Amino acid sequence: MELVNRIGEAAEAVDHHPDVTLSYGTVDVTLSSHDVGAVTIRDVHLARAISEQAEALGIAPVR
Ligand SMILES: C[C@H](O)[C@H](O)[C@H]1CNC2=NC(N)=NC(=O)C2=N1
Repeated sequence: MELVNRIGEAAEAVDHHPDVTLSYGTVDVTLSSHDVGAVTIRDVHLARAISEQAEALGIAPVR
């Protein structure tokens, strides 16, 4: 749950929002830039920030 909180903070900080699915034991994050209907550098930057937060929390990536 802490990771979800940090994802929200990161998204608000850059005004760019992922789709987040919170399940038991996993958090699934999907990123795309809705305004252009594609993946942009904004998505890449936010994805990197989210991965850094997950790593800081000792949460391993699933894929
Ligand atoms: C007005 C505000 O900046 C826009 O609506 C932002 C908000 N967050 C966003 N998040 C995502 N994923 N795509 C967008 O195009 C987008 N646009």
